[in-house]
Amino acid sequence: MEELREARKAERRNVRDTVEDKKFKKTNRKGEDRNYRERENDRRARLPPRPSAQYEKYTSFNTRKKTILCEIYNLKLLKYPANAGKQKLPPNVDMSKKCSFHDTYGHTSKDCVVLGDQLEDLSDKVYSRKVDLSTITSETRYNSCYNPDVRFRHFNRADKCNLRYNSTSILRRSTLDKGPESDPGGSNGEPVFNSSVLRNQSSIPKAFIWRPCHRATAIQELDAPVVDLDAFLRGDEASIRRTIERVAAACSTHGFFQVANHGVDASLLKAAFDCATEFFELSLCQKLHAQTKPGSMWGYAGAHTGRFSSELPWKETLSFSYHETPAGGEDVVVDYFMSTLGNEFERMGLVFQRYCEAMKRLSLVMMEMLGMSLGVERRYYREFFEDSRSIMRCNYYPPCQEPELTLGTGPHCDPTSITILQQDQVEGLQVFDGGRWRSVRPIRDALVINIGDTFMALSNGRYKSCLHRAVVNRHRERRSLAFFVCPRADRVIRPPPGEFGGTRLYPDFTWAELMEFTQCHYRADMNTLHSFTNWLFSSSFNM
Ligand SMILES: C=C1C[C@]23C[C@@]1(O)CC[C@H]2[C@]1(C)CCC[C@@](C)(C(=O)O)[C@H]1[C@@H]3C(=O)O
Ligand SMILES: O=C(O)CCC(=O)C(=O)O
Ligand SMILES: [Fe+2]
Repeated sequence: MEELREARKAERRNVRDTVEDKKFKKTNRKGEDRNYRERENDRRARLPPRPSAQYEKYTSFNTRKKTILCEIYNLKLLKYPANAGKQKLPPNVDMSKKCSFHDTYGHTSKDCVVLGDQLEDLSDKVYSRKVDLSTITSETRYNSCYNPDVRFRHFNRADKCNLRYNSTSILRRSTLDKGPESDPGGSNGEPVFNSSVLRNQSSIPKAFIWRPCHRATAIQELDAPVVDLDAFLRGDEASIRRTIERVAAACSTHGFFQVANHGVDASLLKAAFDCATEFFELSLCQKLHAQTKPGSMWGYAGAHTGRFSSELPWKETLSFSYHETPAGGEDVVVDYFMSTLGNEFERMGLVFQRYCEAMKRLSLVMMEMLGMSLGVERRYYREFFEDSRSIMRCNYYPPCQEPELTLGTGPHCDPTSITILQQDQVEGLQVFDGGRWRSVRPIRDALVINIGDTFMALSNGRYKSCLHRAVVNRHRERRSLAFFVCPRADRVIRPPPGEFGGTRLYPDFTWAELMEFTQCHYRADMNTLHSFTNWLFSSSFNM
């Protein structure tokens, strides 16, 4: 027993010594640390003040800054420091860190704040085409799942496109193959869609001819519900349920229905159509003032000649963004028209501003209806889209001398959430249902509602993104106004919580990512969401 007591005492002594020892080391190390910190602060104080970064968020290029520097060195696009390579190195500078921009040691090119700011500025200038880079010859072939038609090049932004490029190149707006047939009514080399020239030619340019598989004719009308919204909103329980069931059946099959008595003022609908007509009747030169810039989707486009080189759509479009601003804030649509086209377009801007506000209100009612039909809280989708930022697009389809060879808008599913479409009384919209194309007979003052890819993902595939297209005709022009409802760009697209439609069909994504995909990498068609999902997975593997 005595030995046991002694052994325990010795053990307690050991533990105490160890603790004392640790305490001593700590105090001492603290002292050492204090000296080190003082020495380090002195060293830093002697260094020149670090420049402060200009931006909160920086584009993360998927190529090293040092590589970009080499690529653009002789283009005089950056303002190099006058004393590059001549600075006197401070004592004990970290020679393992080399900056190619300052040609000095102590920090890396990657960490260089001055270089980072200049590349950020340059990247924005290239995107907004303020910097013409036609001198750049270096070729880039995207090695991603690119749609062969999309061959435009731009400053690669990993966080934007997250693509694996085989080289860095600052590139400029795509150009169509310069063949005569791909210069549809063009002028000074920049191909433009000059329909007043084109439609007087005996045949349409090859670039507008679509593959025969896309040109099938529609022989029957689509059978889709027309919901009397006023009755729905005032209806009794039974009639509401009947309407909900009709909407659910339509959205679960072809993703398309129409609404009548929707509450949008008929005079506003007409005013918007008249403004669209007024815009498209402007001279080509005036319309080109609003021409869509590379990397943007806002503005005027003729047959998308700046984006695609084959199967061009026989249409002109005007697209702009709409979102609410706080009371008393700017009217974004009015601002867009006045800044893009001039003060004399203020009235046109006001009409479209009011139109978009009305469409926004209607879209939220639609979201309530869709929520109810899917068996979720009436406000669930409404709240998701309360702060939506939507896309307004005016479509103008000129008459065409060979309408059976081309399309006004090719077969596609809208990548957006839902679309509220106002069409005129000229037939052209067709929906793919039951294995064939079916025409949609226009209903005066009714509005088309179709499900888009984003809402299909939000419903985990229970509601189908509507596959549709627009055909043209020989004699009559056709117009449509499409209001594409999009969630706030950074909201995560995923189905409601819980077992919603079984196993997940699509990964989480944001509208910003899908929109970037349709504007940077892929021509939206009937497989956009599937291709986007593959792209997301392949990009994550490449990270
Ligand atoms: C996100 C979008 C891309 C398109 C406009 C839209 O807002 C929704 C529909 C898309 C589109 C109409 C589908 C067919 C091909 C397309 C290129 C077109 O013909 O305009 C698509 C639009 C686009 O500008 O990419
Ligand atoms: O013009 C139409 O009827 C359809 C247009 C369309 O589908 C679109 O712009 O996405
Ligand atoms: Fe569409």
